Amino acid sequence: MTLEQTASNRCFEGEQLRFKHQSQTLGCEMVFSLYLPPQAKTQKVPLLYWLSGLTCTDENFVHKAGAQRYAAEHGIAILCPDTSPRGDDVPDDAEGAWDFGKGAGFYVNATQAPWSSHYRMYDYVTQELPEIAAGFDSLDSARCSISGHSMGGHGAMVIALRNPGTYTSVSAFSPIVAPTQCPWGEKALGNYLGEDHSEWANYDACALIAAGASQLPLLVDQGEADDFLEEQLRTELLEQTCSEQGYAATIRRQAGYDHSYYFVASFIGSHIAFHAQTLAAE
Ligand SMILES: N[C@@H](CCC(=O)N[C@@H](CS)C(=O)NCC(=O)O)C(=O)O
Repeated sequence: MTLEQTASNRCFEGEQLRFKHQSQTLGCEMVFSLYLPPQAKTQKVPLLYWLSGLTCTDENFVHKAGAQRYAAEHGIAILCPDTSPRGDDVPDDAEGAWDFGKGAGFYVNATQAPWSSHYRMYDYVTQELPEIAAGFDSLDSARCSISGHSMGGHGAMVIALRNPGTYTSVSAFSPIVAPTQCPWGEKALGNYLGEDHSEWANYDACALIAAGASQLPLLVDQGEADDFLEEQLRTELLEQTCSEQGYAATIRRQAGYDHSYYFVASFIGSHIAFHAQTLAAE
């Protein structure tokens, strides 16, 4: 597997890097970003995976969240993948909608044609990226946590809940907590997975917790002025499921904040501190 470094910028005494590679899992060329904190020059550092939301590439978080300051402070690397397979050979939503297809891989392994040949973001994040991360001498890649925003918050929670022992902690901003019960999720899961709803439950954080997923430290922040909260994100379903199951999550509703990266930027320091604490306690 060959990685080509396409960018390097000094940032808070560390390095903001960008790479491209041919993904075996997705069958196309992919790009990802990696922040290495200054500590990585002299020791192996733990890794936070960041999964972004609808319409994003690997760069939205890198440019807008201001996470590098906190990653440098705590000595944590951050790996940000793209949100779907890319390229002219990859099928996209027929009407060019932004909530399905390219930029909207939903972190699932599609089973339905024509999506199944490329849309395998679950395997990409849980298998191919960890193999790539293991190749960096400066990363202690087995010591890792995962976080994300919106569709990426859904992806982070599902991936952490389905892989007990792999991720030390999980956090999410404005996550789609129950894609089986909202229009974005119904459209994506219906197309990628078909009409067998039993398969859908494997990609629904609330359904996984309700089915007895094992506990790991879970932090969620949700803006109360988020236009997507009521119809798409449905935080109340996560609150209800965690309460019914005795799942010890911290779910914070933040007054006045919307769905944007201004919200992510406002609380990313707190999320990185949360992950740093659990990673250090390992
Ligand atoms: N394009 C959509 C908005 C999609 C959206 O809000 N995407 C979020 C994730 S769900 C995002 O992070 N957008 C990129 C950005 O803000 O940089 C619209 O016009 O309403």
